Amino acid sequence: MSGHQDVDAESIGVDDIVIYDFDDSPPYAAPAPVEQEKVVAAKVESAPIISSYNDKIRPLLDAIDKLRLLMVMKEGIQLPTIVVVGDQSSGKSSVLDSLAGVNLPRSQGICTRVPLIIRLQNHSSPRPDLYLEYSGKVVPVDESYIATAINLATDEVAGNGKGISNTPLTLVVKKDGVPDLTMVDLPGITRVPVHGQPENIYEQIRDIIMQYITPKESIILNVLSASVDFSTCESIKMSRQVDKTGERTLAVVTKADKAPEELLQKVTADDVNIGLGYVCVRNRIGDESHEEASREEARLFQTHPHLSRIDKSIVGVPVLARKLVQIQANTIARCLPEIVKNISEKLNANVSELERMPKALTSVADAMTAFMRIIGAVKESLRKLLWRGDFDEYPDDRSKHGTARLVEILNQFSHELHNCEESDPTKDFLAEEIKVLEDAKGIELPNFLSLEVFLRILQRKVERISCTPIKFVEMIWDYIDGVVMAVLMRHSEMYSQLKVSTTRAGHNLVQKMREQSINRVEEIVQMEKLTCYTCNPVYMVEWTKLMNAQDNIIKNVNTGPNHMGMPSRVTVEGFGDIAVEHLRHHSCGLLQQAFDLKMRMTAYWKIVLQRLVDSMALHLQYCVHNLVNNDMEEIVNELIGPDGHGIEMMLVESPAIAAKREKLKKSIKLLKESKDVVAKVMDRIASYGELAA
Ligand SMILES: Nc1nc2c(ncn2[C@@H]2O[C@H](COP(=O)(O)OP(=O)(O)OP(=O)(O)O)[C@@H](O)[C@H]2O)c(=O)[nH]1
Repeated sequence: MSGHQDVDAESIGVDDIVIYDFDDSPPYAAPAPVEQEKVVAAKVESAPIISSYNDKIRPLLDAIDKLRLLMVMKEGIQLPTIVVVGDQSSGKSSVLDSLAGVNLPRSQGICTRVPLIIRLQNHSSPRPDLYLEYSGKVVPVDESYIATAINLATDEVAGNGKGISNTPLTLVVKKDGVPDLTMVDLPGITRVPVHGQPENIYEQIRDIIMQYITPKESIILNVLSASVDFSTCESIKMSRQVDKTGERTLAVVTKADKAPEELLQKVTADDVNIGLGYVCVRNRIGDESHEEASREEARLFQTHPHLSRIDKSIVGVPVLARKLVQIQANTIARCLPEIVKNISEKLNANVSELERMPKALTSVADAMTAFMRIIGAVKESLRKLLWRGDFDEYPDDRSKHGTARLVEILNQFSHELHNCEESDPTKDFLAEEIKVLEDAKGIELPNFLSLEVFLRILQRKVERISCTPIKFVEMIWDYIDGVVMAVLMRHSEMYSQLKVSTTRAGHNLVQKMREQSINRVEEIVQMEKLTCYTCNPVYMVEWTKLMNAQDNIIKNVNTGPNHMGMPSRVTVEGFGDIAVEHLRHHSCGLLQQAFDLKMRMTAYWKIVLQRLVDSMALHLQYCVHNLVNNDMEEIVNELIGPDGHGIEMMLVESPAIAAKREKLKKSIKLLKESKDVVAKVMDRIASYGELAA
């Protein structure tokens, strides 16, 4: 058979398991029916499915079962589990019934409606001990009424009718001769809802099955009816989704008696890639006793012309039991070290998370201390983000890297300011200057350039860019507001009342600073309109350089009444190829003055723009400095209030935080108990780890 992993019984110490041995009969030659029945019956009576179980693996299985009972899986810790899946009525419950040797509910319709955890434990007492655990109850069950008890418990958990539920029931069967196994039986997969079932029954069942079979710790016991084409089984499709290579899937082929002809070929071909191999069984039918069913199964595989040809190592419930025990032992040994590690890690993480949570505040003094600590932490975070450029608290969130983002905004401001120049400089060259000069004509010396004229043009230019600094100062404060809010929220997260008030107070503070800032920037803009002044020598250097072009342009424009053959465009450095036709009818003196005025303005405007960017940068730094060092105190004043009572609101803890603290405490308790459970079997884990390797 291809792809099967036959587990070596010796290696896991299950050498005392007794299984039927059919090999002393000649293959395919059936003994006389009566005689053969006697032989098999004798063996069955003298040997339970597994006569005893190795003492070493049992404590490990008990530890896993205790962890399961503690619901450690809720903490995201997966346990090795044999999960029984199959299409509806494929015979899942019947397989478990055969393994457990007790009567479980079996039917032709939907039967298993909730996950049923079956814990089989071999015990030496002749009296079986059976009980059901569900909804926090432990209900002893009489062997002859198990089916009824399970059905009643299912109704209680999943409601009457045919609906399903994900709340598990646990059936504990302590009985002489049963294999020590824990398995989960899941509802059978059905595509078409029967009367009384919800329309999405398939999706519901699929979700439950996927939840159980997805963890790599799960062993999938895929129950397939011999009478169907395995590759069309829904359960095969599902298990292949999570276990592509089939390395954790074992197939049990039921109803061998119903479709014996093709069975050998089907399990040999292994079309569906079952890594752990196949076991063919014939379960109890109708009212047969377990003994009768065992005898009948043994007789069938011994004598049937087709079934007797199947290798004896893959037929019969006892073989299935032995394989499962071995697989379970190996899986537990393989997974336990990881489980121990996961429990420890989860426990440590939860303990440190609980320690990081704030203590519940019980007095005003406590609240005051906590509040001042929060404000101190907020100031320090803001200092790092907006002043020092230290981003260790938000390494991956670039939006909070304040110093870098502020420079970006400033650069953008500078770029926009330098590029929001009025229309094309090559058109209407000197037109504005000429118009202002003509308007300002007075009885005075002709070549006298008045300050008034210069200021009039300057004011127009400043007016045109005056929105840009305001727009950017708004942008900067929007950004600062975002950072301040984020930092305040992070530090006051644990105190819901405080969070609301501090963010409100923080927002008010930023709003106040924003208004002051806008006033200041408006002042800066107004100052530029009022006076023209610079001590920067670059102004004179620049103006002198620009004036070098004056003679050339005047010569090319002002040529007397005959302009024939003169160029219509003249190149002026810094402005490009300018059109000059419109200048020809102006006097030379006016043109000279206009040119001088434009060059003065050009040289000066560069100084103005630089000064605006520089002042904005200095002003911004000044505001940030005040915010992170002094102004945050205003939040303290606003929150404490004039009478000093505002702080009391901190004593009211957020329900979410209280719930989180409770949840962490519960989880820590559970993980500590789980740790104790595994601590008791630690020495065995080491030795089994070596065996499993
Ligand atoms: N002849 C024969 N019938 C079987 C065998 N195994 C199961 N059955 C019958 O098949 C029917 C369905 O079996 P169940 O064990 O209830 O199937 P199931 O997969 O648990 O069903 P659901 O949980 O409802 O999906 C029952 O009538 C069983 O008696 C078998 O090996 N041979």
